[in-house]
Amino acid sequence: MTSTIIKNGTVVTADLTYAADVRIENGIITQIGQNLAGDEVLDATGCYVMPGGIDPHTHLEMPFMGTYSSDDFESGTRAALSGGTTTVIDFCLPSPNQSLLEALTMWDNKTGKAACDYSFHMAITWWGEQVFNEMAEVVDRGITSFKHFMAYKGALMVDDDEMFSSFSRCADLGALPLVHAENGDVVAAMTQKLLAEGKTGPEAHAFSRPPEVEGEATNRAIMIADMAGVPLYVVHVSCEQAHEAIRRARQKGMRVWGEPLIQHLVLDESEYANPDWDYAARRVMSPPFRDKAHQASLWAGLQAGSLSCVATDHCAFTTAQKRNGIGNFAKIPNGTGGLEDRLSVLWTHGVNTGRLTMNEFVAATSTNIAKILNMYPKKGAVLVGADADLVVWDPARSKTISAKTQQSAIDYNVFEGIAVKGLPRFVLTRGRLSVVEDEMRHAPGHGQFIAREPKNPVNRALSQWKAITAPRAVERTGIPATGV
Ligand SMILES: NC(=O)NCCC(=O)O
Ligand SMILES: [Zn+2]
Ligand SMILES: [Zn+2]
Repeated sequence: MTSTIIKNGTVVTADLTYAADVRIENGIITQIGQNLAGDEVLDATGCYVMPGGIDPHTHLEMPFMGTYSSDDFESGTRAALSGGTTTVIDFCLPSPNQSLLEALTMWDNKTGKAACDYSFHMAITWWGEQVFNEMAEVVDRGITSFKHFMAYKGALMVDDDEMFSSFSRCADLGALPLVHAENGDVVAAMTQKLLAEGKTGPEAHAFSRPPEVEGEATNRAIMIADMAGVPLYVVHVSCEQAHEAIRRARQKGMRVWGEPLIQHLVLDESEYANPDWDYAARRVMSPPFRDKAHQASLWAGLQAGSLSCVATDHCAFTTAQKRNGIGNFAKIPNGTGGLEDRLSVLWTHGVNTGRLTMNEFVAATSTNIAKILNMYPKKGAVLVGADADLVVWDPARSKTISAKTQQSAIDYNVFEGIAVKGLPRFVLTRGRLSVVEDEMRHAPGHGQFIAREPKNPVNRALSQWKAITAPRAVERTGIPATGV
């Protein structure tokens, strides 16, 4: 068996920083120590050896708003690897009344050219006995997280009744519900009002979904999850109102995790004021970019631990696709890219500024989500026995982000012109060297589906606590006879 040694680097994990060499055999880390020797040597002098990034929120080749997102599992996972992300978690979206299992087959069929490992969240887009039953089979197949859209009325949105039913089913199965938290009824009404007033440009997309619609929905989802007795993961937290709801819940001991996006951390609402329609439309996503005060709240949440994971919600549409919404902002496909730039932008704006430690960076980009989704320590760890999904991170390498040099299939980059310092020297996916600085050596088809077990420790603890504290009927004697 051939071995690869990553030599002379500093291992950085979510809780430790230390000098060590790392031996890889058969895709697995088999030894961590001093002065290791092997067949192939990767020199990590001056670099940090970290768990590869895990992006818990991507939409590759997703049918949405009358089109498909333009990065598929080939270009999307190539983009991921180029930036140091070695696992993506995508969303399987059944159509209304479609079987979850049938949708899963469709999504499985998209992944043949994945170059890094992947898993899925299953979306609950409608409710009925069939969905209730199939959720158990979905969990058996290793998909243990279920996404609920509280927005996109008339398309993906579910109501409170459906959400409570699904959350309760998640509790029974030991699965994790996720929410896109925006009040879809209010967004729909505000959208109609804005259009009627003639406000049709991309900036009106942001007016139609103010922070309050996100704060309200986040709070509602948290309360519904608590009543269902299940933990909750809130995707793309963009504002103080939503963060405040999560922070308050966590202070009360509720099991809630919040996920800010790298886009919301560094880009703000002024982007929508750009006089160039294309420029503004390319930045249309939900929730929209917010003002600087909201950004500060998100950074504080990462520092304080009230927000847990930085994702991208990578859902990339070309300029031509965005132009579907000329004259009506509600038809601009919602979504932005970010998969290949997440780590370098977070490192530059987080670690290089002192907002985050290197260990917090690893936690927010890899380890925390591996634990939440029950993939740890197979993923998210530099430990003997873990998958050799590793990024050898060179803090001295720099570049200016440009669509001209990106892997993503679209024709622009929302981070265009941003200078980053801190980039991969090497990226390995299950031991396979896939990136050497700017050179891609990835192998389409190398990626494997990661099946996850239900009932992670937090689910189990919460179920136990809810069982102990559940309301109980009062045992009574001497009950008067009825009708007397
Ligand atoms: N976020 C966004 O605008 N598009 C992708 C779908 C979603 O996550 O809401
Ligand atoms: Zn969403
Ligand atoms: Zn999304």
